[in-house]
Amino acid sequence: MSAAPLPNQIHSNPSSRPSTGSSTTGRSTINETIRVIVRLRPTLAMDGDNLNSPRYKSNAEEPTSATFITPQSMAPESSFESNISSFTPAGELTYSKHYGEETKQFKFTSCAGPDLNQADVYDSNAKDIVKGVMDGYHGTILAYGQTGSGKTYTMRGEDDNSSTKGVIPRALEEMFQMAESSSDEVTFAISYLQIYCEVIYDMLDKSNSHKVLSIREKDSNLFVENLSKIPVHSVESCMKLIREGDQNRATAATNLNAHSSRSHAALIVTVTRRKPSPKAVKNKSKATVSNLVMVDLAGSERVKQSGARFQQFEELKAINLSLSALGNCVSALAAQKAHIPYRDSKLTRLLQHTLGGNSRTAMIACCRPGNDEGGETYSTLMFARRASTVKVVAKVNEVIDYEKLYKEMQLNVDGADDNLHQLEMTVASLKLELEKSKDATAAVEAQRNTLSTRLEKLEAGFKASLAALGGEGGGEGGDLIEAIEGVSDKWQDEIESMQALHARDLEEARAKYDQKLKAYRSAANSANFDNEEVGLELEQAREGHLDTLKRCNELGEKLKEVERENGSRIAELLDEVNGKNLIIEDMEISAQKQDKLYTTKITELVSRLEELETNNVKRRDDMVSREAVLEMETLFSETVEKLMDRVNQLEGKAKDKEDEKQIKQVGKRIEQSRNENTDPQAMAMLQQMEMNMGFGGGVRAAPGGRIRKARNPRQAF
Ligand SMILES: Nc1ncnc2c1ncn2[C@@H]1O[C@H](COP(=O)(O)OP(=O)(O)OP(=O)(O)O)[C@@H](O)[C@H]1O
Repeated sequence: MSAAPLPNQIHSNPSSRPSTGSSTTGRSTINETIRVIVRLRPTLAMDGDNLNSPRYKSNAEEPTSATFITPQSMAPESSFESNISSFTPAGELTYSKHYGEETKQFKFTSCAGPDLNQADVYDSNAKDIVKGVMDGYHGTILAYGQTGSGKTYTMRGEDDNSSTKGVIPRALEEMFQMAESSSDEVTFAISYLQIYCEVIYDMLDKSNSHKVLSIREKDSNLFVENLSKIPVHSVESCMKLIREGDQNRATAATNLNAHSSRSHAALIVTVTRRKPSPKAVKNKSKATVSNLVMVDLAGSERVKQSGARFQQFEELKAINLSLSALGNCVSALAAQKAHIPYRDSKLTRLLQHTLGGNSRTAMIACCRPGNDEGGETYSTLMFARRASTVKVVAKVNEVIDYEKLYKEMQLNVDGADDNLHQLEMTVASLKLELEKSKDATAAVEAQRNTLSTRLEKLEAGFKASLAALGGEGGGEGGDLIEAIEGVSDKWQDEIESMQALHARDLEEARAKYDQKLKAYRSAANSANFDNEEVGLELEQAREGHLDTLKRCNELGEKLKEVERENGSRIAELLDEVNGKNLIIEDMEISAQKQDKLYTTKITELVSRLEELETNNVKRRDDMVSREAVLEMETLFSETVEKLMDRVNQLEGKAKDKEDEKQIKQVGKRIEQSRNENTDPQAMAMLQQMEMNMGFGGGVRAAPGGRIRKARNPRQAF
């Protein structure tokens, strides 16, 4: 059955090959880790500016064993800064940052570059999982990666094209082929769902009612309540249903992908496999029931890059939230933590048994080439690396085939009934024959009695005739009588021998019939016994079902009770919420009042500010610019210096009146020049100079920077 290896077949990492447990009982357990295949798609026109990004090509010397980026693309002058720089089909991968200055090594189950086609990707990992499902193991195949990295292409591809069709059509083909060549009775059914904005929808719901589905748990098994499960008999009918379901899938055009999936889609194929065992009642009929879950996840993307707005923004938020919940679960599983937060999102809850549970899992981590995608590629690789360490323990899912068991028991009961009926008919016909033979014996006896009577009468007649002829036993008459008596004795002997013969025949017939009756009775008894046994088994099965039903009813009652409690708690909470709403309303009213108050205050403050600004502008207009002040300072100091010299000269000659007059004039000029100056700094300097010169404080700065004259400037002199 295994397909011939392709020329550039990727070989799986042997270290993660399953180690099978004991199979002496016919059951096997597989311990392995999640298999991870990294797929790097080719550079496409949709990558726009990134067309100049690194091109990947096979190593010319060893085209089937290694794939490398062209060495030139690692050169700093190329546009490549950070992304996958090299990888091999055996799973060794190097991620380089900053034009190859920093590198990080990864090891996965396998890697697929742009050279590898859809068949290679399927054969490398998915095929094994699919075969396992046919042997009774649950299996999961997930496509993970940023938007536009090729997840939908990998899972679905182009259905009608034999070389570009994806994992899903290939898996279905493989399963139907295996079923056809098996001697077992294999049946298939499919379900198809999507998780859009944290809500689960049935994609095969013919009524198109878009009803919201919930995940439920029963006997530690998770299932999606009311999800359609449609029996399928061929790949074509399956693909037709999937295509119809796809019409219901949420997609949209984003900056990064013209047909971007806005939801996570999961196809669940249920395989039931029964061994042909016609008389299996005593051995209990068994069947394997396994699921293959194939998931096309929605792509992660940055809000800014995607250009998402409004509804798309909400979708993106839900996608990123569930993917980060998936990342958290994988991290917790990889770290073997006690608590795994499966309940954080619908996606993780749905995949609870897949991740680290009873399911063999393969993850295809899809990456986009291109310089701008380095960051996203890196987080995909880190996620994939964590996933590759998660352990799973898968076992064959064998169940008691109640349906078959019931049918077989019914057949047995029907057979026993038929046998009993047959025996009853035989007994009735035997009874009839016995009655008939009894009648025949009675008829023979009646005949014999009639004959005896007639003989007795004849004998008596003869005896009377003889007596009339000549007395007892004398002469010829005596001879005649003797002769007649001889005849009579002969008759009597014959009659007796006939009677003995008849009695023997009768005895023999009775013995024969008794024997037959005994045989039929014992057959009837054993049939009855068988019947009772089958009835007992049926009764036990019925009691088992009744028990389950009873438990279901009890659980149902409990559920109702919980619902009632929840209902009253919800009512209480609603009351509380209503009360709080009233408080909030009050608070809102007072907040509105406060708002008004603040608005008035703010308006006042704004007008005050404007006023101040106007004043400020006026003041600024009134003020002399710094340059002018400096110029004036220089002028002042020069003038003052000159005046100081002059005053000094005059002080020496101040004894005569003329000199005194001159001093006064100089004082007046100083006073005058002081009055003309409006700059506080300049005035302060002048004041200081006057002090130094011993003139005292004739001037002072007025509030607001204006210079005011001293009340009596003369006092300065
Ligand atoms: N290996 C490949 N070879 C050729 N074309 C590819 C390959 N992988 C992806 N593509 C093309 O790239 C485009 C984006 O791929 P696809 O829609 O599968 O991405 P996606 O990861 O599912 O995106 P999203 O998360 O947005 O739904 C499609 O046009 C697809 O045909």
